[in-house]
Amino acid sequence: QPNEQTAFSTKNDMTPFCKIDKDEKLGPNCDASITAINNINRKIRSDLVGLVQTDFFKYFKFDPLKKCAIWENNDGLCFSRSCAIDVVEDWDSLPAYWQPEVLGGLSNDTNSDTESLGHDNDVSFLNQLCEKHEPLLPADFDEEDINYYDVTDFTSDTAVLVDLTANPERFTGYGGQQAGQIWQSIYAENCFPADDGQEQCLAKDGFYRMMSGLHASIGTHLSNDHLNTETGKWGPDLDLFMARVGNFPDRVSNIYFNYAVVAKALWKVKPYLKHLDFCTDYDNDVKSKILNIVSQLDSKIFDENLMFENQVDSVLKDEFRKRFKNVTRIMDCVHCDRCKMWGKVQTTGYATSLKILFELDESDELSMQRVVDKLTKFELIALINTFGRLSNSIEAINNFEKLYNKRMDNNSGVASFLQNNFFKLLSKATDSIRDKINGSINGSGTLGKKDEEKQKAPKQPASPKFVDLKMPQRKIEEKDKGTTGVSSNRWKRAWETEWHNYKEAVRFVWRSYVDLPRNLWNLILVNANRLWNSFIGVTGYLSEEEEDPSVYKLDFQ
Ligand SMILES: Cc1cc2nc3c(=O)[nH]c(=O)nc-3n(C[C@H](O)[C@H](O)[C@H](O)COP(=O)(O)OP(=O)(O)OC[C@H]3O[C@@H](n4cnc5c(N)ncnc54)[C@H](O)[C@@H]3O)c2cc1C
Repeated sequence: QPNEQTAFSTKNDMTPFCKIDKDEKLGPNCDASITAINNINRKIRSDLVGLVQTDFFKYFKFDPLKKCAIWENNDGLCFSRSCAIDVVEDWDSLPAYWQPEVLGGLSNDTNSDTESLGHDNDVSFLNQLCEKHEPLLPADFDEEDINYYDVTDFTSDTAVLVDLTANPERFTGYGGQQAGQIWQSIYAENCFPADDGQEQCLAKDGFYRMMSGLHASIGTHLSNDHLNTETGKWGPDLDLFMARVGNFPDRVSNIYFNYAVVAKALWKVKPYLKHLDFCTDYDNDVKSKILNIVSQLDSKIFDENLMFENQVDSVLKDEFRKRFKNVTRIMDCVHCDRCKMWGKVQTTGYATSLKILFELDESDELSMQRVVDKLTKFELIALINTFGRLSNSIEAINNFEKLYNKRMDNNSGVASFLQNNFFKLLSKATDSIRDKINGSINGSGTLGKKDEEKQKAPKQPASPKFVDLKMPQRKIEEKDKGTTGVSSNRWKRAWETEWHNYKEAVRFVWRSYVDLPRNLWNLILVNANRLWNSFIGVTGYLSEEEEDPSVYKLDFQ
């Protein structure tokens, strides 16, 4: 994997966010900076949010039962409710173009006749989007496969229709070894044959950045919509975000890179989208939103031509396509249905972008027919939703940056030092003392109540989480918690400990004075006894301890 930090200047070491030069280009083939993309995102955000909530774009077809082609024995399940998806069951409430007979694949009607659609105008693919009784099956791929995803995803008998807005991408609790294995396999796809030039390098780097950007975008969403198990509320978790994404400038940058890739793909289909005809009640609304969005995009945002410059030698491009398709297949192995669904949406969205970027040559009519005319409804939905996800990530990153800076301001100076070091040391010391005490109690076979409870509780496996983390400073308990809640308990406990220590010390001094006459009397008696015994010639009468007054223990109790 490319060196994670090289692309970034370290303007200011104070915050990881500042380690990214926001005005620097995102890469050699990306003539856009973070600032520029933030500006674009601000302008298109409300239209994009509105668009992904329309009836046209909010439904997606997906097969949760598709077999994992990568591993045998991949029958794991995520039992958390958050991993589940709600599928569409009330078909009557859907618009006409979503009815089973129109969707074709859902009713297993696979006899497509894509030729019947005709290619007599530039936008024949749009007819597929909504027209009743027209086959809506994937592109005709029998001549040459130019797809970067597995087209059989949408033709399966077991595919279901899901409302993406009813199944938001957020924290599900899915993780551990299985999720780690999935990510590992995804990154392993980036092992192209030995490097042989700049072109290979850019392709490989681009592949890695797309995977890492996807990973970071998912990490941003799960941190932004995270369940606080103490309050039961969903909301942003800054610590988690910093741990997964914020502390790694390259990961943040890769999200922006992906934004540039998808934005360029949308820009490229702009001439065809102008003629959009959704033939439904939503037509004008959907159309104006899409047009507003694409009108804010610029061709310079990403230069796909630098990735595969030599069009004659398509070996590298084929390799890239094959590997990307494998990534979309790896999604079938994800155990959490909701994660799998959003993984499919996003990998299909990127795959669609790549097809538009690398297979569409605007000057070639044939390529236009092969790519644009054959785009399916699901590809377009995936493309727009993936762009929506990236837009969401960027908005979340900007919010997290504000939260982070606010915390840094609050945490400045001595207060921060004490908060982050002193209390940490104190709690470490307390923990080690408690462990020792527990250890000695356990050693004697007597368990305290808490230990018994611990023994009854199922053992949590040691979490591999956060091994590679540079954790930010710990949260200060908010001042406004006042005398209630966790912080007041902590003060109460500290006061009780101090008071106890003080009482013990006073007791010790007091007993020393009280016991002094008795101990002196004992000492005189013992020595007088010893002298008397030696005077009368009795030896060995006293114990060793008593014979040597220096080892005589004073009894203060
Ligand atoms: C396809 C898919 C979709 C998922 N969707 C969700 C979801 O919707 N909600 C949810 O709660 N969980 C989801 N997960 C799980 C989530 O991505 C994490 O795997 C999980 O939260 C455990 O995180 P972790 O900290 O153990 O490390 P992981 O995120 O599993 O990462 C493993 C290792 O990869 C490296 N790494 C991490 N991020 C990056 C990056 N951006 N670039 C390069 N390297 C990186 C690190 O070295 C890390 O230790 C999904 C997982 C997958 C595979």
